[in-house]
Amino acid sequence: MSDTLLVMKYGGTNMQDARAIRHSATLAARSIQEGIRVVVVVSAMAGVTNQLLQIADAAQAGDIARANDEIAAMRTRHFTAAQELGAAPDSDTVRELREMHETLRQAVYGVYLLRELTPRSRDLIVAFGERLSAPLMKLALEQLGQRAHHLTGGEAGIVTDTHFGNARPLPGTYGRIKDRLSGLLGAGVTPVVSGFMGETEKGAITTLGRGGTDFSATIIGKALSATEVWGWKDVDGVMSADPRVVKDARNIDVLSYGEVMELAYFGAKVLHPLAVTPLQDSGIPLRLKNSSDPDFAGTLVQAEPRDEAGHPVKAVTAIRNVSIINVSGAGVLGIPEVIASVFDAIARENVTLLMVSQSSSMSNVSLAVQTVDAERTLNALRAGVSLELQVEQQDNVAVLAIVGSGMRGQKGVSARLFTALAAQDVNILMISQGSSELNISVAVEAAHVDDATRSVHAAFSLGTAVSAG
Ligand SMILES: Nc1ncnc2c1ncn2[C@@H]1O[C@H](COP(=O)(O)OP(=O)(O)O)[C@@H](O)[C@H]1O
Ligand SMILES: N[C@@H](CC(=O)OP(=O)(O)O)C(=O)O
Repeated sequence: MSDTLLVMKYGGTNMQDARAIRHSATLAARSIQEGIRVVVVVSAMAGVTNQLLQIADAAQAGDIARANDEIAAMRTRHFTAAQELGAAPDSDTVRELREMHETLRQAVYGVYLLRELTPRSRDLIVAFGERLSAPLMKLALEQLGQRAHHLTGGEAGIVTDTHFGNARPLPGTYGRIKDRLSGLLGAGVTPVVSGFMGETEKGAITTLGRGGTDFSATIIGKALSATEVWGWKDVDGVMSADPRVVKDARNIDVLSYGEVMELAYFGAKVLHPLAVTPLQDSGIPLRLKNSSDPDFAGTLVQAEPRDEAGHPVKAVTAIRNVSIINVSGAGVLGIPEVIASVFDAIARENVTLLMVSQSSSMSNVSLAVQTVDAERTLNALRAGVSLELQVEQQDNVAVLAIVGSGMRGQKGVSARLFTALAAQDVNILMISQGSSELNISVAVEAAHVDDATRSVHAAFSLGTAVSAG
């Protein structure tokens, strides 16, 4: 057996049905057969997390019939996958799936009886997606002749704080994961861990935020001092733009942890924004690879940026469904206590501010937030700020960002960005540049964001068409 240890993460697309799961298992088995130790981390089957959220909402609203119909449909999907993967009706896999669905049904019924959906019960319900897909992956690995054992995030040692819906690992988690998984690995058994979830010190199930299976994989990677963490995707890796929007988007060979964090934060759906944080101290590389083209190197994410001459910008991304909250009050906003109370009120609501800008006359502050957070932000400002301020909301906004370490100290980058936007007749609502100079972001009307993305992508020569020449 070699010293190499890989953590392999499979997202919803790579777990969506029996065929995808079998293929994912084949990719892991290939490495195991080479003597590499592998920890597999799985997401829910594509669409299941959203379905579970809808089930929870329906139960809270009193529509138990709809919740039960959805649970039945989900159950059929898991049983069909198990059957297609070769599980007999009396097998352990089928029994486990049946028990889990029964517990899920009871939890949902509890929400219905109480008509109350706390963040804690929502996490319990939503984590079933990952709990249900782990036995399927274990089965697929066994069918390929591998020994495997599935564990929930908590069983694998992931302990978190109590921020249900957006939990963070506690420092003790790393030692605990090592204790829980080393024995299995030493015995030649591949652990299959349910991603996205952990548990509090008291054993309540938590989730790590949407897209959190990437985060689970890197937490485990750090704990085990993995050689690399691999995120299997349905794209070649991190691309210069969302390939669904920009047809000639190109794969990026190397990115730094900082660059990939900015990209994820500014909407590149390819990775959880905090996923690389556990890797930063140790410098463990993260590789994003295409499951349809496993021999392609994909994108390597590492500590050091690799600047490409003549390419200060590496990618353009967008966050959709954004609202701008304009806070105004001539003369009032210049008072430091008033500004402090604005940010205090927002912090108490735990709202993520995507962009902030203050006019130099200090009579206006603009805040960009996700539209789902807008009402909470408005209410918090109205309740939490004592002085007379006007607060208004502008919807249908998107934030577009360009990212790349090469723009540090480089002149003319914003000029090129603004020229590309002007060429598309796009009006800029807000502008911000991070002090790290890894990104420049602008808020624009949502209707223009796709055209703006394509125009900016072309202006920085990011596409295949240009780079090939
Ligand atoms: N800059 C980008 N690079 C790569 N993929 C991107 C980018 N922006 C958005 N995406 C989208 O992210 C998707 C992959 O992420 P995700 O849906 O989380 O996969 P999974 O859930 O299967 O892991 C791709 O299908 C792609 O459409
Ligand atoms: N299933 C969770 C966690 C996750 O990471 O999923 P995916 O790997 O499919 O993005 C979600 O949808 O948020």
